Amino acid sequence: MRDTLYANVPFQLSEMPHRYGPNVHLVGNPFLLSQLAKLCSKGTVQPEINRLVALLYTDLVKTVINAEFPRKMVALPTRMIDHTPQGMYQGEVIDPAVRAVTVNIARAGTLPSQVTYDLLNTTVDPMLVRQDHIIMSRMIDAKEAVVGSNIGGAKIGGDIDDAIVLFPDPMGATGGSLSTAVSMYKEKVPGTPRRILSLNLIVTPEFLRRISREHPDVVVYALRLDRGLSPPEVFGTVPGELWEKERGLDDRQYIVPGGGGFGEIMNNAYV
Ligand SMILES: O=c1cc[nH]c(=O)[nH]1
Repeated sequence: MRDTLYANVPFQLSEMPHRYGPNVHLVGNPFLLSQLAKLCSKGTVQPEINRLVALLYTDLVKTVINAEFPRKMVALPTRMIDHTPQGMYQGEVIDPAVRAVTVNIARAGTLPSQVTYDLLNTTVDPMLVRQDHIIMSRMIDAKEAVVGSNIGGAKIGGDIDDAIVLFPDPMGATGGSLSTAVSMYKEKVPGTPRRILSLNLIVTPEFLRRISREHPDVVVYALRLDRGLSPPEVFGTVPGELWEKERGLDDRQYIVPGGGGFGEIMNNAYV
């Protein structure tokens, strides 16, 4: 007789309420918010910075796997099978037969994508997991304001047909890099992905506006929404209620309160 207890495992994502639409998930997790606050503090330096980035992404990727990845029923003998025919786990596991591609948007996305790649390899069939690389830079004007994103080079290891494609990039600021990267995949890389996911530590309302307009199919998971430069009437409102007024970017397109330039602090290279 089979126990159906684990035939349909509920997974409840802890989410902050918002009005940005169903493809945006602001994860509500006090432990991760504490670690993120530490990561963004002025006094935090290497090696603590990369340790915290790796810790945060390990948890965020687990959350996304739980929420997004397909499952399958298995009947697996445990060590007790030598003693009793009831020594079987029968229930759901993450389906190992899913294709997954993580995209390193260098520089800030490099460590997050490596963490994602390593974790995916322990969860699904490693033969179906791939990491791609894109060198992306912001184009700035004389006043250091960002005017666009430029792809300086890419290593794309194949098609993305039926793959879950993940973009783990810590700071979702303007949305320029992600939008450019997603457009490149849609236009130049063969195949139709199963899902396109953006995994961010912090996003701004400006990022969410751009991504939901230009790529409404992209699903965003973020640990924090920063809108620190909004007018006073915004504070205390549900995120997205006054979306047009919300502002999280300064004149140089850095996130406020934010945590500074992650490409810079993660590499100790201030260029
Ligand atoms: O504040 C910001 C904005 C973009 N990228 C970062 O790393 N930080």
